[in-house]
Amino acid sequence: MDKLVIQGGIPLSGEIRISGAKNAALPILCAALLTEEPLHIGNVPHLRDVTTMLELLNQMGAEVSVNDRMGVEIVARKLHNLAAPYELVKTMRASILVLGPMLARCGQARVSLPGGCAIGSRPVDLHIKGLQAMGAEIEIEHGYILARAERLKGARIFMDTVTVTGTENLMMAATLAEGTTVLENAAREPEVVDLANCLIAMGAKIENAGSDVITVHGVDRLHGADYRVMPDRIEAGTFLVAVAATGGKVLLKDVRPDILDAVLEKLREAGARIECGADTISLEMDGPLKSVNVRTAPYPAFPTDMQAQFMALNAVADGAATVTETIFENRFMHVQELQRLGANIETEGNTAVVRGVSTLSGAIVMATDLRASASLVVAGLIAQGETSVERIYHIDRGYECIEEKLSQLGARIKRVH
Ligand SMILES: CC(=O)N[C@H]1[C@@H](OP(=O)(O)OP(=O)(O)OC[C@H]2O[C@@H](n3ccc(=O)[nH]c3=O)[C@H](O)[C@@H]2O)O[C@H](CO)[C@@H](O)[C@@H]1O
Ligand SMILES: C=C(OP(=O)(O)O)C(=O)O
Repeated sequence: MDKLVIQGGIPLSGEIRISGAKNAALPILCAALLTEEPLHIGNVPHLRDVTTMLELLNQMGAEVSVNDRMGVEIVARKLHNLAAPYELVKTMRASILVLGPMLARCGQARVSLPGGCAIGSRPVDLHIKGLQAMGAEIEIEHGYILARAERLKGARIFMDTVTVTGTENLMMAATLAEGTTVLENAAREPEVVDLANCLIAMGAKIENAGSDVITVHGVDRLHGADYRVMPDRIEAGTFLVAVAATGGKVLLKDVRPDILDAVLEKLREAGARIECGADTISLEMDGPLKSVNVRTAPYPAFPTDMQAQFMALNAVADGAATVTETIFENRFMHVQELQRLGANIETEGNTAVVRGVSTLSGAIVMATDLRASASLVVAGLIAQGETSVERIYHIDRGYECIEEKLSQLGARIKRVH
């Protein structure tokens, strides 16, 4: 099993390009199921989750081709297998995003329930209730969601929790429904907006994506389109944290500063000097690293997908800080591993108190989920001596060429097979 071996304690410095966003690319790939015409998607990141999604779409009957610059063409002319099996869904929860499009276009779908995962129980009840409100008949049988609807009907749907993939699934389903759908308490994440823009390019009629009330006027058919995936704000945030925590300097290119406000604000509070261009962010550490309190919440507040990385930063910052996780009930698995590197962290319920120490010391640690792995890599870059991050298949789900990009910034990091 691959691991990353890091010789830490070196300030990172240089320039890197940010990849396309995993969490925008995955729903956009599923949008291809809504039309029989080709969907061309650019800036698709080279990630394990993307490969898994392409495999799933291919199994369903879509023709998939990838060019050498990670442009993807999907033609879902005819779908012969309207099912997403457990074997694929268990490795990637975002597979649930085939449910809405398949049901809307083909009138039926069979998708494995994702089940719990390392960060929490992550139910999909709001996806199911929303589709039922649109007239779908849904049964759960042998761990699978069986959904049927001759044609979905527009409905007013209130989601009592803000759900990103739930909003995306229902928005995709509503594009081909009869009549108008209103999604209330919708997720405002930029990835929802990116998906909406792709759907609009395919002929969908969607209003106010990016607000908490999205209106979708159903159309009879969608057509093909050419669409470029937005930059990954979590990848960008992770590199910025790594550079700040090691006391370095970086220029990020192909990035969207306008959607990173909450993260940039916390980095400034931590002592970083940050300047933003139209598609660049530069960061330089200006004096000592200060600890920052963090509380996760839906966009535009501080993202849960950046919580673990800030925990690593706080581990070596001046002072004490609290990190509160309000989205997932079990997203502190990195704490124990950070403690192995010498971090002083106490948890109570959904809050961790991190007291900064002068330095961390390298050790063998184990990645338990995607962003926990990222926080261990950040901690390894800070720590004196050698850190070995094991089980990095988690990190390959969401970070394109992480060791190459970090090496470009002067990190001493290598993948060991
Ligand atoms: C592929 C993708 O885009 N993944 C992101 C997406 O995950 P994902 O879309 O799975 O996360 P949700 O936004 O759905 O989850 C938010 C909260 O709602 C709850 N919930 C969700 C659905 C539902 O039917 N019922 C329910 O109770 C969840 O348990 C969680 O407590 O948003 C998360 C929150 O920003 C991010 O951490 C993930 O990186
Ligand atoms: C939790 C994440 O992804 P997923 O929803 O695909 O598990 C993430 O990107 O941090």
